[in-house]
Amino acid sequence: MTFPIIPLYGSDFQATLTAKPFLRLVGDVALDASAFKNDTDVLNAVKQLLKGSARTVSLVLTGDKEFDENQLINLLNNGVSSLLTNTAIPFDSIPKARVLEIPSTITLTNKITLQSFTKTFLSQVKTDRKDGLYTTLVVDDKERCLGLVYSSIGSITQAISQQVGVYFSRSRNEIWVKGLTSGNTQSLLSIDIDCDADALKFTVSQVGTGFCHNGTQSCFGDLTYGLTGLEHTLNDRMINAVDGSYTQRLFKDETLLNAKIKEEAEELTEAVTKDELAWEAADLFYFAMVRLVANGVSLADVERNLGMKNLKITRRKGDAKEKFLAKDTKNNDNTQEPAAKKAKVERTLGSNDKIYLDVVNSTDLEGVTKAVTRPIQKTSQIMHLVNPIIDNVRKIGDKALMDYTKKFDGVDLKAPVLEAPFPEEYLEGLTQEMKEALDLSIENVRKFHAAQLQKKPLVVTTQPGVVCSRFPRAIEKVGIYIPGGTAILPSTALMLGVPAQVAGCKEIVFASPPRKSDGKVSPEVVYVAIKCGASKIVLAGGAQAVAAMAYGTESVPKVDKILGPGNQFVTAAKMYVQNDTQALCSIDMPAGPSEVLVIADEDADVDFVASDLLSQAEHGIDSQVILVGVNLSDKKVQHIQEAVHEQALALPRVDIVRQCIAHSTIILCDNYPEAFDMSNKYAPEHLILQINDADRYVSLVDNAGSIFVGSYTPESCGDYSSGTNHTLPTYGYARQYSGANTATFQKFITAQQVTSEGLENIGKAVMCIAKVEGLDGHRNAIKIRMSKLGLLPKDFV
Ligand SMILES: NC(=O)c1ccc[n+]([C@@H]2O[C@H](COP(=O)([O-])OP(=O)(O)OC[C@H]3O[C@@H](n4cnc5c(N)ncnc54)[C@H](O)[C@@H]3O)[C@@H](O)[C@H]2O)c1
Ligand SMILES: N[C@H](CO)Cc1c[nH]c[nH+]1
Ligand SMILES: [Zn+2]
Repeated sequence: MTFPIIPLYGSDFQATLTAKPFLRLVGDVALDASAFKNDTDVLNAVKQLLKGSARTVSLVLTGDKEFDENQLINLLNNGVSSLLTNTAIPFDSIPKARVLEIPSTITLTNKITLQSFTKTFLSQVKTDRKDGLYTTLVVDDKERCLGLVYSSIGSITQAISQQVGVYFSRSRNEIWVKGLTSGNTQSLLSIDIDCDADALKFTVSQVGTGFCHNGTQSCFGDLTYGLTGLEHTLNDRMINAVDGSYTQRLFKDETLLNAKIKEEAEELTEAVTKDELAWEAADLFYFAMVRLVANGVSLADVERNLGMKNLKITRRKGDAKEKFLAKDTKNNDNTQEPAAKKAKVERTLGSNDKIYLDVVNSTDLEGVTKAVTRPIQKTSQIMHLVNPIIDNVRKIGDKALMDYTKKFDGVDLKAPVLEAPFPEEYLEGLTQEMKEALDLSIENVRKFHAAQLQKKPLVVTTQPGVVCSRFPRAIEKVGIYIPGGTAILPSTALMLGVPAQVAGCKEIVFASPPRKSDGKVSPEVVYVAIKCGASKIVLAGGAQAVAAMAYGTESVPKVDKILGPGNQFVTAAKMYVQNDTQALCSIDMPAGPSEVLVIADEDADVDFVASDLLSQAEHGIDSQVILVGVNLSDKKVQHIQEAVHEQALALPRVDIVRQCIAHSTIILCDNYPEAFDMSNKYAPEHLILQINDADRYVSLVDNAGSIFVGSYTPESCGDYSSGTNHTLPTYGYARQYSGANTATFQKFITAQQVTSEGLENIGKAVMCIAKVEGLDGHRNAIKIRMSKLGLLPKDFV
């Protein structure tokens, strides 16, 4: 309920408040317009009062001071909540709701003593409690509940007079000045009375550890964090920043901070699902809060501003500035994620900003956690885009496949599948040099994967007369997805096609998006298809290609397993079909953006290190590269950063690199075991060792997709030609998955043969366990045989 006295101030309001500080406890205040020279002075007073404890400021227009229409609108737009007057205001532009008559029940005054103020306050409250106390809710300045207490007339009187938290302790039966013994005192900011005047609300600023006698911030435990908590942490970091921490870097580097705000704002505009929106908004709030805290602006200042804007009468039209509109119209179809990526790329193109990695110390746990957090994967969140694609391909088959190819790849196909033998014209443009390069790579991959073939069945006699064996069989039909969106990757075709052939798969189907220019797939992919004995090339990409291979269409055979990396649409579709029992189709692994972790020491060649980081950074904006340095000097780190910058600028995909490096880090460790520990926790797709005696350290690796040992083993070798496979677990899945290998294209069948001797050896054990499981049929299958063989006593039951 409204307090019956509203303090009325003139231009000397500061002096009044100094003389009568208890007036601050009333949230609603009024300004006497006639006591001000002009509207500017009124506005200044409004601003100061709102910055203090006032929640609303009204302007009293009963005197002779007159303002014109524009001045009044300006005042109402900038903090004046209402005009109090007993005569009509002759301007239609001013909403009636903002012009109020002064109610007869309210006294507007500052000529009031502490005693009469307290008396008036107490005359408003009542209690139905037998002990005559008033239930009192205590909240902090963010309106968060600290606890429930009781007030007496005496405690209220003392609280008003001293503007501190004073209550009545029922256990001690005395007035209780909060914090007198604990030091956790409170300044009282305002007092409110509830709607039926039998409960109070004390809004306080809590000093010390908190309100509760148990040491928590509130009597309901510690307060949950959110923006307020973030503000608190950042304020603390401002004073006690951990050296080398990311937040400290942001405080110091305004250019970086501003760039991050813009980047996060753009990502928020690109977010689609609820989870994405929440994620991106949180990032934006974080960087915005750092900027606020760095400039001494509080959340309360922002909220006040929001309140003021909420009261605006005239508003800006709300149009966006031209420069932002231009980018948005390019990307007005929310299914066109690549367009959004393109917009980002355009933004950074030609930028001269230094390309450098964050540097954190291994002891900075917060910094390390941030460094090893992979960019968020949106796979599960784009199911709502992928589901209809899968449904349509299942229902309509080839026609849907061709429609989507037209829509997403801009190619109008006559037929969606190219059948072997593939026409010569499809090899047009393939150079001899390229053929030889592919041949060499194919042969090395073939050698390494053929060596993995289990030639003879595994046979083990577990008991006399009990022989167990295991042997592989190729998965009959496999579908291999070869990405073709931002880059065409014939190397992926050979990394999967060759082991499929080695394993003996009967049908190998390739799928890859056709080129916009001529509707064909690249001659290199066709060449690999021929070398691997692929029967078909599906001219489609994305979720539609995966669906076609999983369920089959008129011209695409249904396969048993789908393999190969791809973008989020491909990955989401693969995850979907592997969970659909009607598809009866497995997948290799959830492949994500490429990543590398390089461990380097002081003797490492800075150019080699930089080149290895960049070779993965150029894969995609969500790729991640990490350098773990062992005892690196500052100078070395600086040289590596310089090499990264220089080499990156010379790369055609520098714009992608720039964005990848923005979430990539150098982690500084003191010794090798610590570096390997860090790497095992990250479980990188690729691990490069540029350290002395690198091969001695391989035994320390527990989790990694593939290891590149020594300074002359760049990851590119494994990507193309050494013989190992480049389809590897990303995103930390190296903890439980292996990279693609020959066994990926096989399943293993076990067999056993038991003789009468064998039955004698294991039969009783089988019967015993079957009995405890209550499965008498199982038991019987043994009993019948053993009885016929005379291996059981006649009375055996
Ligand atoms: N981990 C590995 O081993 C490895 C290896 C190579 C590549 N990759 C990754 O594979 C990915 C390749 O992605 P890419 O985009 O270049 O090629 P891609 O072939 O995976 O995807 C292109 C297809 O996506 C579909 N698509 C595009 N926009 C769409 C939309 N808005 N809605 C529905 N479908 C849409 C289209 O059908 C298009 O044909 C990259 O992320 C790369 O890092 C990983
Ligand atoms: N490094 C990628 C896997 O993360 C594979 C690749 C293909 N072409 C070049 N590299
Ligand atoms: Zn690569």
